Amino acid sequence: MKVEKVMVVGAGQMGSGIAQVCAQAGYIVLLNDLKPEFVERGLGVINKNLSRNVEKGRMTEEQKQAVLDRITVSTDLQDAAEVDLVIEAAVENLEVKSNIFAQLDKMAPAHAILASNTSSLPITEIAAATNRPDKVIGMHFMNPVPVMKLVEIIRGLATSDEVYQVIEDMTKSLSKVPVEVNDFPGFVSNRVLMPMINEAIYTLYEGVATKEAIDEVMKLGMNHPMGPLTLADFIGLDTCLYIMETLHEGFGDDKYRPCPLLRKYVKAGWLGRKTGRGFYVYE
Ligand SMILES: CC(=O)CC(=O)SCCNC(=O)CCNC(=O)[C@H](O)C(C)(C)COP(=O)(O)OP(=O)(O)OC[C@H]1O[C@@H](n2cnc3c(N)ncnc32)[C@H](O)[C@@H]1OP(=O)(O)O
Ligand SMILES: NC(=O)C1=CN([C@@H]2O[C@H](COP(=O)(O)OP(=O)(O)OC[C@H]3O[C@@H](n4cnc5c(N)ncnc54)[C@H](O)[C@@H]3O)[C@@H](O)[C@H]2O)C=CC1
Repeated sequence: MKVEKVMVVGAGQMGSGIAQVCAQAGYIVLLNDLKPEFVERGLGVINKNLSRNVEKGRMTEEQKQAVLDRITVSTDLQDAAEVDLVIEAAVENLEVKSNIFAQLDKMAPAHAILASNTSSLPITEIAAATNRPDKVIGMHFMNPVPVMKLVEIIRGLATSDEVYQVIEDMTKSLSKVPVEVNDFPGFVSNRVLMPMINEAIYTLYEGVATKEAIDEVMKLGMNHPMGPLTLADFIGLDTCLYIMETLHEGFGDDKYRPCPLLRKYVKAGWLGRKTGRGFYVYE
């Protein structure tokens, strides 16, 4: 099967990045969100990223326009009727994702593959919302998508070898590096990363050090490009909390309990960079 048309559901940080790299690789892209203004916001980010590429001499103005011309706006999942692949990047919530997949299963052609960019949720359970579990797969991009090389590819219990191969090839066509992972909470990336971030939040909560000091220790001491609290703000504190809850519930082990400070920030609407305030304040 050849993938030509891709629908990206959710035009937030991840969805806009995924749409951008797909369009840059020559795919026809439908970028979907609940409201036109959400898709427009995503398109604005793509436009800005592409303009930076033009300024840096990595692409011409014509090439930028050609990439933008390959992206169409959508606010209706029925638009999945003509696509070969859907990559879902809506919020990290099993009910929301299962609902989207159940709808996509009805709208998308029988041959279409339904992929989720979930950070931690069970692909097997998302697949169970459809009548095509063999064609459901995890395609976990990293943030910021245009920069990060990795895509974790997660096989659900029923994912077919053929579908895995199509997605692996497609990932390579985006100049990304696929890594195969089995379906367990948080996969590999967030099983390892998120407890570190949560522990950094605990060190702040317990007054071990200031937020700046915690970040500085990990940046200068471990050569991490961003300190864990800056990274949490970058990922989105809501997403961090959802991932910790998935690990906590999925393994039933209290070592994954989310820090109360993380919960408090999310309840306050301090979700990090995307809302202008998290552990730090953004312009
Ligand atoms: C939660 C999950 O499920 C999984 C995840 O994604 S976890 C998060 C994984 N991501 C990380 O860990 C990111 C860690 N941080 C980094 O790697 C770096 O800080 C960074 C790449 C984000 C920025 O790098 P930096 O050197 O600090 O800053 P900067 O020089 O401004 O940017 C480097 C390049 O990235 C680009 N860039 C930075 N942010 C970008 C964004 N949001 N979108 C597109 N491009 C971006 C810049 O344009 C720049 O490109 P050029 O040099 O080619 O022009
Ligand atoms: N933020 C990160 O660093 C990473 C996030 N992810 C995953 O990607 C997904 C999206 O995360 P972000 O882009 O950060 O979130 P975000 O909050 O920036 O964007 C989510 C978007 O989904 C839209 N949405 C919600 N329900 C929808 C629906 N029913 N139909 C269509 N659109 C809908 C929202 O309007 C919003 O624009 C989550 O599953 C997250 O776990 C994966 C890798 C990294």
